[in-house]
Amino acid sequence: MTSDVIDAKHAEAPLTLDQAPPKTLGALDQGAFWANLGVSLLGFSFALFLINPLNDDNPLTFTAALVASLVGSLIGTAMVGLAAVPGAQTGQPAMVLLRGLFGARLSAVPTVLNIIQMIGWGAFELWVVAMGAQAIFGTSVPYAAWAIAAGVLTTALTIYPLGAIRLLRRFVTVGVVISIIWFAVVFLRDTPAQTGGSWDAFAPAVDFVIALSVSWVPVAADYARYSRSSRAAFGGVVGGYTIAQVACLAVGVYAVALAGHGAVSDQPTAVFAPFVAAPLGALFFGILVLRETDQSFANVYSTAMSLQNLMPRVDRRIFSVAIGVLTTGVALVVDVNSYGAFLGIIGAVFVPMLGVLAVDYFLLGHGRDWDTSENAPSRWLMVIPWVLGFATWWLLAAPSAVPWWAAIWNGVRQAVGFTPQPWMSAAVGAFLVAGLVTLGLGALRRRR
Ligand SMILES: O=c1cc[nH]c(=O)[nH]1
Repeated sequence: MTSDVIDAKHAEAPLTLDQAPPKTLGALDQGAFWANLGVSLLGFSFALFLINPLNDDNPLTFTAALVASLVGSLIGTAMVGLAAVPGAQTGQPAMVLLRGLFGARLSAVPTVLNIIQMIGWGAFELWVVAMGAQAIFGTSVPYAAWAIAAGVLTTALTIYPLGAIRLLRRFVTVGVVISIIWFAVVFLRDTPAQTGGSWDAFAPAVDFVIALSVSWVPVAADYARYSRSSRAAFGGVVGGYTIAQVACLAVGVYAVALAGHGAVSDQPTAVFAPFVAAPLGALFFGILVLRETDQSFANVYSTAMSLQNLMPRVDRRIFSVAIGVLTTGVALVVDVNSYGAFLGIIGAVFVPMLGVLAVDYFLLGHGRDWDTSENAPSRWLMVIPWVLGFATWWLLAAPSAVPWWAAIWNGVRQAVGFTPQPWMSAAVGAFLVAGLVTLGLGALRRRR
């Protein structure tokens, strides 16, 4: 690898995996970047999942929802931070790191899953930008025009990823902070006192927030690899993302109450009405809508990086443009009602994978000699804890919205005589099972 980057202020990401990444991002850059990712228009819409994760007539109290958002964000971002550290230490993107964990060939499996989830997220993001713009400006400009405009901006940002991150820190973060504080003050004043609610669905609510956060696990190293230190990478994720996500979900909880649970349940974008109706609402909501393209930027850029794990010498800009076009195309036909099921699948795949990675890299010390080359040998043993963690997730999780999948796991629960208790968290359980089995396999290997 050669490093041909000299000027840290203007350094850009290398075009292929053959060049070393410039180590230019400090704690502030990372914190500002992750704080921007923590605030999302989708977070406002789907604060409904936080308030009522089981979709029954027993939602959480406001307090329970806020505590669940804090607990879930701290657990989730600690996981994302753990995934970021190997990126900062090795300079490798997220999916290339998985060559070290699973071997080069097997790493293609999580890579393909990640590409699918990133395109899905990117499409959801372009959808929500277009819907947000229509909430402000009305429907005289059609949805498709906004989605295409957002797709073009997204793609342009991915051509200059480090420039985009510097832009966020210098100019965008302040506007986002002011907007969120503004809406928090207005909504706290306007929201009627809550009647009813309980803490019964606290654990599933925490799971939802963890799943929201850990959706970034498979991309964290793509940005941490440009970090000046592991501490900056970990601190930026945990500090920036936690504060921002809790603030975003809290504002979302109040916005859902103002818009009406029923209305948001029928049409998720109904939650935008209180934002636009607030004093100066169009201005501050406009800032949030425009800034939402940082999320689609991260999705498209990380898809390009994932593709480079499979085709390391193709210029990342070619992938960016192709994925930008594809994501925009998907956004034109996206079905946002599939979001809940989508989040469940992401959590079930990537939380246990992180459990395996964290134990193998940090505790068993294999990270020191991980082979991340294109010829890294397969490590089939690592698939066992991953699959067991995946199964644990579905044994513990609230039933999936997809009926045939829910029926399979109900059947498994009955067959093994297991009934999940309300306090059990699928995310924590899956992470622990995957991590402990990896530890056990490591101990067995050492004895031999
Ligand atoms: O756009 C998003 C939002 C959450 N998580 C992602 O990976 N992408």
